[in-house]
Amino acid sequence: MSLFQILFRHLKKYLKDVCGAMVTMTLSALAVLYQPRLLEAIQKDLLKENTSKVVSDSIWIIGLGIIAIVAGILNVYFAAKLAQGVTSDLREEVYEKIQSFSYANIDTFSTGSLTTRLISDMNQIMNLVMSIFMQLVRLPIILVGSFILAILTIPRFWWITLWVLVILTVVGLFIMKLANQQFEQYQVRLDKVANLAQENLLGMRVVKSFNQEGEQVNKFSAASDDLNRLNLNIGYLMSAVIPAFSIIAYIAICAVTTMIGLQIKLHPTDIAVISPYVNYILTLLFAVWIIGIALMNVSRGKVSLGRIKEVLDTKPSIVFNDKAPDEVLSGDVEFNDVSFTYPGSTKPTLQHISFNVHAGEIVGIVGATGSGKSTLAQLIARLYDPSSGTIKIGGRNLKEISEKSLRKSVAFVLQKAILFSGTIASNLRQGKVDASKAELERASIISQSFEFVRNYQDGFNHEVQERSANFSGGQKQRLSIARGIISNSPILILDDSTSALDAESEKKVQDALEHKLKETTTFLIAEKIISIKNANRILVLDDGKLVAQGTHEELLKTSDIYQEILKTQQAREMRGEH
Ligand SMILES: Nc1ncnc2c1ncn2[C@@H]1O[C@H](COP(=O)(O)OP(=O)(O)OP(=O)(O)O)[C@@H](O)[C@H]1O
Repeated sequence: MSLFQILFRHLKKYLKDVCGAMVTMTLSALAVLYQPRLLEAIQKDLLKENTSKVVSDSIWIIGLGIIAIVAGILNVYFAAKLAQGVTSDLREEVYEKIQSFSYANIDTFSTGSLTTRLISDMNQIMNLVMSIFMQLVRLPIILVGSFILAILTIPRFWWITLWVLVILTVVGLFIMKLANQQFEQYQVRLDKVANLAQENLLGMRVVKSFNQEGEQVNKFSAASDDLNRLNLNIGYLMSAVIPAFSIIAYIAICAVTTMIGLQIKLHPTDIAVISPYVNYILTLLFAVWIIGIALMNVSRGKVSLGRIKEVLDTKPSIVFNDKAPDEVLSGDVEFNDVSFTYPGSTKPTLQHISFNVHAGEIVGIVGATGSGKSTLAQLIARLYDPSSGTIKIGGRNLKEISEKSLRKSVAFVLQKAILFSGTIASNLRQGKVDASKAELERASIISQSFEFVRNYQDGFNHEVQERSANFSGGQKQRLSIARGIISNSPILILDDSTSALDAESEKKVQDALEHKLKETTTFLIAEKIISIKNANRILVLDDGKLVAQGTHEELLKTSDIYQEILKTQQAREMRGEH
């Protein structure tokens, strides 16, 4: 798919508006070009004292003026409608594509870059579409028309008109080259300011608690000043264009009028062509200038289209078997010699992991920070595919099952609790769309969130604000667990999801999971051994390797690493550290 195909595929829907834009562009261009001809005719008639012709031509001039204005307004209407429509359709297409991305795809682009592509690049594309439908037909007509008509107005000075066009084009191209370099820089500096603002606002609490406001303001000011300086330079450059162009045009106009003046006795009617000639030269100047701007928009838009194409051309690195039935699988989980390396990384994060878990087991996963616990959990939910080895759930290879089947069978509660703006109920129902009130209550009782939900006057209809700012860390974790539980999946993964809970609440959640979700295979990832002590089986990870597995008691006897982790944690506990 070529760059512009990406855009024009979306135009099919708006054929009427495309026609409207084309017709109004042509009309307004012709009206602009014909007015000086009428002016010339009026002046010639005045010289011949043909008053009735003067009146009818004047009415024509006013008529043409009205046509130009109406066509111009309608053209902006059609172009804006097309620009908004096409960009919004393209944005939705890109957004849908991103939804199909695996974690690995998102890692490759980075979320920041995907956000910029959806917002800033789309704005550039909108400008491009607007430019196309305001100028594509209009400018060539005006440029060629004003050039030919300027020559026809006073044919013996054709060479001056040609020189004007050549010099304007050369100066225009030179300025465009300078401006393009500045615009590229502008995008880079704008990204920097946006990233700093985003980082700072998201981490506002940290900034405030470490008294870093001054430091952050300085960093932001430096980046903003940088952007401002460049903006000023672009402004200076742009403000020099019109005077530079005008000088060229006025030199030509002076040359022509002087030469006409010198030969006025020979050609007395030439007095009538001065004003239309000036008009055509100024129109030519205007056309070259707008073509320059339009070309800049095209080159900026092309960069953005390229960035969008990159997203659209990316194949999701995880492809599901859509032909497989959408069934809920059993809770057995099997890892067979699984190794995994993150995209772009050289060191494997998991190496030769094999284990076999039966439905209904509670499995604890422990290990030092960075040992690969979350990565292992993410492989079960097929957020990444293993680099080698196979993973089966319910006896079926993950690569052979459909996405719906996988999502119905595995519920994943992430390490970082994320709620979406809406209500508590709408968040919990992301786990099960048609969950009844009783199901909401059951899930929130198990996750120990019912206590505080019950205290809200509007209960489950209580509002979740943007970035869930009206909930504490512990509340968010409890609601995230409830969302995982409500789906009733045979496999539930809690990735360090109780870290913000006090010891008593954590114990209550675990007891509830053990007694109320007996059929569910539950993976509990925890930093502290005490949190998973009662698991039916504990997997011990060390630097990406599964170094031991068994119950707490078994591991105390058989695994040195497990004993070491426990001792370190107990010592820390004694020192009162967390
Ligand atoms: N998206 C990623 N891209 C590249 N490397 C990653 C990515 N996510 C994690 N890693 C690396 O993989 C290793 C294992 O990370 P993982 O999050 O699985 O560890 P963990 O045992 O869960 O740690 P913690 O207890 O601190 O959460 C770490 O060295 C980490 O830097």
